[in-house]
Amino acid sequence: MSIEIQGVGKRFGDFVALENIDLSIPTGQLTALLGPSGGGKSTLLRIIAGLENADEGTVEIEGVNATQLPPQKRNVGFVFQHYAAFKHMTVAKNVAFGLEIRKRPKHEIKAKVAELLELVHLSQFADRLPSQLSGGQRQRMALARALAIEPSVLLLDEPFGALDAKVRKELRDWLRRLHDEVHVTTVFVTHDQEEALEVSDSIVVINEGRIEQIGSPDDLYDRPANEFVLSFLGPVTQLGDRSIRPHDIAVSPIEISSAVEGRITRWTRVGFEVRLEVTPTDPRFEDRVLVSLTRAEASGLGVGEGSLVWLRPMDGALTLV
Ligand SMILES: Nc1ncnc2c1ncn2[C@@H]1O[C@H](COP(=O)(O)OP(=O)(O)OP(=O)(O)O)[C@@H](O)[C@H]1O
Repeated sequence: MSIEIQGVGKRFGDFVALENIDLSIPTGQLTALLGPSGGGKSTLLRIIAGLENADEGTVEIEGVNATQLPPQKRNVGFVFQHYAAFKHMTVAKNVAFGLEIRKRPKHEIKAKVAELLELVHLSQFADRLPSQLSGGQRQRMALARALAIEPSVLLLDEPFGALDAKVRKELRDWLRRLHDEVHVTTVFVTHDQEEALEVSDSIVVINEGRIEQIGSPDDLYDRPANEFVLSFLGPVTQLGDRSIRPHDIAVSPIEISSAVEGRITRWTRVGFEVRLEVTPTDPRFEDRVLVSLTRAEASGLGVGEGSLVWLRPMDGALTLV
């Protein structure tokens, strides 16, 4: 294991930000800390980095007890949402910075910077100033700078959070490819479940200072430990007395037994998807049921707004009571 966290707790005044956190982060993997705002993800990352001290518990990095070590002795690289670059230094100088303060030989620094700029696809921007880069390019420079010192662990706190959706998506794919190339143990904070599901090997769901579940993206999506994880990882609706994902509901235009009967009260087309809102006939079921279908499925039903339909979980669908 690359990072071993045991019994970590952190308070800010009376507020409990983290409570009794035990977590093992495997070497060479890309691990996401996922959860809602204020849940404690950044605090945990900062404790791993040494930027914040835990009130109790221990942090071990690559077999070394790092609990009392200052950040610069932990051999970690980090990147934040708003990266503080040295504005007066070129991109190449920014990337070289960590190596220069470690007094590495000039030729070694030059070669390493060239290699890193190549890796993050910024070679042609080596002589620009950070202000002459786009937001996405600046975050790539930040990653190159963090990787320069050859950290044993790379910590990223919402590294793409401030960028627009399209650039975020590109950088997300790029981060995955980069990780496949360099295999440095990486922990990144995100509140975006799609980002976590798409990029990571393993996801740690954190809420209100506690770990709700740890697992692979498939584990969490298909076998959520509880209602919180189920709803945080994707849309959820109530079908009768069960929670279910909207795309796991089968719709029938003819009556079937043991199905929930309802009327389509809303029909919305969103790109390739059709979203139905079905109001159950039985007044005991107060919530409208959300159903997600493909366009072909929806048009094949031969129904529309106002039609009566019958809903049931698809075979093998995940439901929680
Ligand atoms: N220095 C501090 N002083 C007081 N409270 C703090 C401090 N740092 C964090 N907190 C509180 O601790 C809780 C956890 O914060 P943290 O930043 O770890 O959450 P998060 O899950 O990363 O959320 P976000 O995604 O919004 O950054 C929050 O309620 C926050 O207000």
